[in-house]
Amino acid sequence: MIPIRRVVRFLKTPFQYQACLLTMARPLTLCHLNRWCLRKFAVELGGGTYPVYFALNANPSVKDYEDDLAFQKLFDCAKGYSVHVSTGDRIQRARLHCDLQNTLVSRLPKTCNVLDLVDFQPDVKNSVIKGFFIQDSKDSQQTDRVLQELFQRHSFNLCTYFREEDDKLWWQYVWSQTDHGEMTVVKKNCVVPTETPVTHPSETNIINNVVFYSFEEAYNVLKECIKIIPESKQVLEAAEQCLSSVKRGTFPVIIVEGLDATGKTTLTQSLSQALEGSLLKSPPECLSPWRVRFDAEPPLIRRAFYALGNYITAGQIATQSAHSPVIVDRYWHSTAAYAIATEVSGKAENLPALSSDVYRWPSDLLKPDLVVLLTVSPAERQRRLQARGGDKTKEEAELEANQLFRQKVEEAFKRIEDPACAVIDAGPAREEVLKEVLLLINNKCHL
Ligand SMILES: Nc1ncnc2c1ncn2[C@@H]1O[C@H](COP(=O)(O)OP(=O)(O)O)[C@@H](O)[C@H]1O
Ligand SMILES: Nc1ccn([C@@H]2O[C@H](COP(=O)(O)OP(=O)(O)O)[C@@H](O)[C@H]2O)c(=O)n1
Repeated sequence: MIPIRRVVRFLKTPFQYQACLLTMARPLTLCHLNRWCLRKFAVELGGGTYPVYFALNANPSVKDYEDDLAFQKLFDCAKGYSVHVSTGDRIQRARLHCDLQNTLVSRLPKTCNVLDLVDFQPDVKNSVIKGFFIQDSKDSQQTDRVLQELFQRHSFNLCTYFREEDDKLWWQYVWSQTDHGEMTVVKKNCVVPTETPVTHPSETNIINNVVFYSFEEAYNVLKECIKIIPESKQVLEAAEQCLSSVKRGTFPVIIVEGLDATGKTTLTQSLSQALEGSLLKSPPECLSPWRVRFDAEPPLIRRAFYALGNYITAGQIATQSAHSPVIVDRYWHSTAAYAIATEVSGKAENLPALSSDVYRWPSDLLKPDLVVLLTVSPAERQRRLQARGGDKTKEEAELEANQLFRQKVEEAFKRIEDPACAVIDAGPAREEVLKEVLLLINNKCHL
């Protein structure tokens, strides 16, 4: 039986509680609970520079906590909460996760600090569940109210974290709802620090959740979206057409990649003139009407949209390469590098190791002959951005603000294999950059 006395003291009334049998709790939560004790938790502390890991332990000792400053920092608050979406449907889960974040940020009192959390079973594929850890520096009833409301309206898992005054151990209480809509604690475990896993948990989440390695994987995501995003149908139709495309021709296919404002548009235009080639881009023009719509969606859906864009561009490359060289502004490297960099928190060192499967090329996607990665110093990039002016997309604005993110994107570009990028310093004058890339093309491609 759960020691309800502690829970009552912790929650101080806004939650209704009831000592009830597990069988009365929501089946969804129950099924989740079966393997609950095997799960580990990673919370992004320190502005996302390092995760703090904790696990559950039925027989802890106070010694487990000693000297673990990061762990102490995480639980150094009046109350702790964790919440994540628990619905089985991946589209709904992805969208509810975004809604949850917006709600937490907008409705929780200022005493709360909302941190990214993932819980996972080490080395178990698809076991990553994303959520949030909330540190409340005060014993705020508003926090309880907001979370209780959320919990009762949606499929969320809610845990509270508590330490008694005379106790040195921290406890996690897992909440569920009875058939009568009352909230009840169904499990209680001690939380203890745990070692950093060899593989960053987000790495296991990348494959076919934010980076897609086949047409079918990306296609299926948008197919599952048709009811909630009707525009998906048109995107799917455009993608289906590219399947019947001709085999690629013999002219070289050159991709130009790089961060925003590194000079891709400038270079691709001058290259296509110099080589009398066709100029293409990914995402292709035909997807432009729906880009803003999909940019507003969570990563699962947004990345699947861009992945399908690459297959449509591949169809166009195949046709054009029968007549002339083809120059392409962004392609799969962009889709993968931005997705990987967004998914992995903190520094570039947290990126999956060079040998990781996340960097492999999709076996069914047309391969280019050369991928050129343009790099410029942060200061020069900033100067070019300012000189260019114009509207910034949300991601561009984030990119500008976030030096760490930029480093991760560029590093992810460089780690993608087969074909790997040829890195070109795009800092010199336009003509110099063009000359250098033409030289590279002459060396690497048959013209
Ligand atoms: N080699 C270069 N030297 C100086 N300015 C450049 C160079 N290449 C591009 N620019 C300028 O920098 C800005 C960004 O270039 P652009 O080609 O639009 O980048 P991207 O397509 O990568 O976003 C533009 O105003 C462009 O005229
Ligand atoms: N092939 C592509 C192209 C863009 N993208 C996404 O679109 C964003 C950049 O597109 P953009 O149109 O702003 O690029 P530029 O205008 O800077 O060339 C990236 O941040 C990626 O998230 C992608 O995923 N795959």
